[in-house]
Amino acid sequence: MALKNINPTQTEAWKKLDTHFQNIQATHLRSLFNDNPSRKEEFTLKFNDFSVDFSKNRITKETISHLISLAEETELKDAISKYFGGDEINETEGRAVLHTALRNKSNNPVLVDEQNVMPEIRETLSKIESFTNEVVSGNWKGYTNKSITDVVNIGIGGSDLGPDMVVDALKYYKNHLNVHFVSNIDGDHVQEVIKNLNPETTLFVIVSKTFTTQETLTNAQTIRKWFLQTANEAAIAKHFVAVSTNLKSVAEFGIDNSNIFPMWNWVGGRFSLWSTVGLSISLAVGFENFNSLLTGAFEMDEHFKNEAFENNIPVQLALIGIWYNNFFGSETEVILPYSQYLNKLSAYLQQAIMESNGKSVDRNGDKIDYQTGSIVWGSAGTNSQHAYMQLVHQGTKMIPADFIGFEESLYGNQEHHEKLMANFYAQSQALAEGKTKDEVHLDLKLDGKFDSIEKLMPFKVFEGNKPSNTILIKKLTPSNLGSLISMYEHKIFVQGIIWNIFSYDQFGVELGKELAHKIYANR
Ligand SMILES: O=P(O)(O)OC[C@H]1O[C@H](O)[C@H](O)[C@@H](O)[C@@H]1O
Repeated sequence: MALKNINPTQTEAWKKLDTHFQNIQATHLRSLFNDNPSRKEEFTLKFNDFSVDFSKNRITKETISHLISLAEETELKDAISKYFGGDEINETEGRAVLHTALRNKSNNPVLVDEQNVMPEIRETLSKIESFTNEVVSGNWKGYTNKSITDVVNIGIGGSDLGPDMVVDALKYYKNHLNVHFVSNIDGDHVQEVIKNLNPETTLFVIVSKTFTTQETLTNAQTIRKWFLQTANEAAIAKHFVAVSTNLKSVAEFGIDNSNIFPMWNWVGGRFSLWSTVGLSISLAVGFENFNSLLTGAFEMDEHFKNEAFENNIPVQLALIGIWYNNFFGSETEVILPYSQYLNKLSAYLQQAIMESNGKSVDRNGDKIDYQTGSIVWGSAGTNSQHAYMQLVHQGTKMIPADFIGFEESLYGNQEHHEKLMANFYAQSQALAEGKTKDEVHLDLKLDGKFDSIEKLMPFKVFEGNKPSNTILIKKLTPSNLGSLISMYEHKIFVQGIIWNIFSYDQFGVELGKELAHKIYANR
């Protein structure tokens, strides 16, 4: 069944939100906190190791209630059941959207065209498991009978960003294999990666859902030629594996049939790290950790599917995002993980969010006259504080922020961790509270700068009232990382439903590709 076509701006809830916005926009977060000492507790949601604090947002209980009505009027509940149920919600491509099936740890079947896809998924998972075990244990031998030391993932977009981000995020859990990523068609990228590699001990994983992507095929061919400078054709079977839905083209490339890891059309590239696209993750951290990543995602799926909207973390994140995007006019969102391991998270989320919700036509094919997907950016704190946070604190734009932090560090260096977390809390507090004239006055007086108080005052005042979510997680484990990624995936889904757009196609990237082919052919 198709998704409903409902213009969100024509709902009763939207009108109420408009009026409510007029009433609340001047209210300062300081006064919301002063008026309600238990605001933090009242606006915090818990899930497993997660505690998500929404209190530093420009919202009241009334805001949430109107936003939930918006979700109800746009029939979010019905859309969620279509999403998990395998309906063709990617209507423009005639496909289901079932990355959730890839991590389904329940015994429930998942039907695509009336066929249960779970047996196929489980079979593929065991193929990933046995291949991983062979390579990690050293049983898998290269053409000169040596074990594998290095793995190169050749892919781009969804076939690169997810695995690259997760391998980096789970570095602490890594085994001895060195995992590298080649994505850019820039020949210097591939050269830099292969220059120190030994073909005898390197495994190449070519990842392309379509197996038509120019960058990936060009890089794969270049690497194949480099490999064949020292090895013969028969050696390819020991060093090249492929992940794709396009089995014919993979075979034409010369990949051994048993080295093909299938994927499915109902998995979008930007949501595919849970599939065979995650093979390099499994190789890097072992299958058990890869499986925990899936389990964590599944647990968040269950939370999202079953919790009432008021207690539902992805739903709340999505609704609050809409509040800023469509009522406050925010253009961007910043993602700030206070963990060096998550430095690539925002690059990954940029694709997931911007490729999904960067649309300007509604589900009826009509031009939209309201805002849709926002611009996503960010990098690891505290580095961000010494770079761009000035603009978030005192610039003219309102930029809602997601602070992501962990209660425990992995190596247990307490002094560092306490300093890191002090910064984590300080940033969101500074954004929310700002610094008043009186406080600046007092500071300058204490510094003995009596003469320059008047002159410096306007520059030192922080307006504050800048919103943020605080996502506090016990520890960076594979399972918690799975939940975190899944949380954002569902936020994307909810926003797409409410904005009445199709989130799972990406025709916008095609024109540039076509032109590049033409320009190259006519050079
Ligand atoms: O996995 P592939 O078929 O090679 O696609 C790689 C990437 O290419 C495209 O440009 C799409 O916009 C991305 O969504 C996709 O992830």
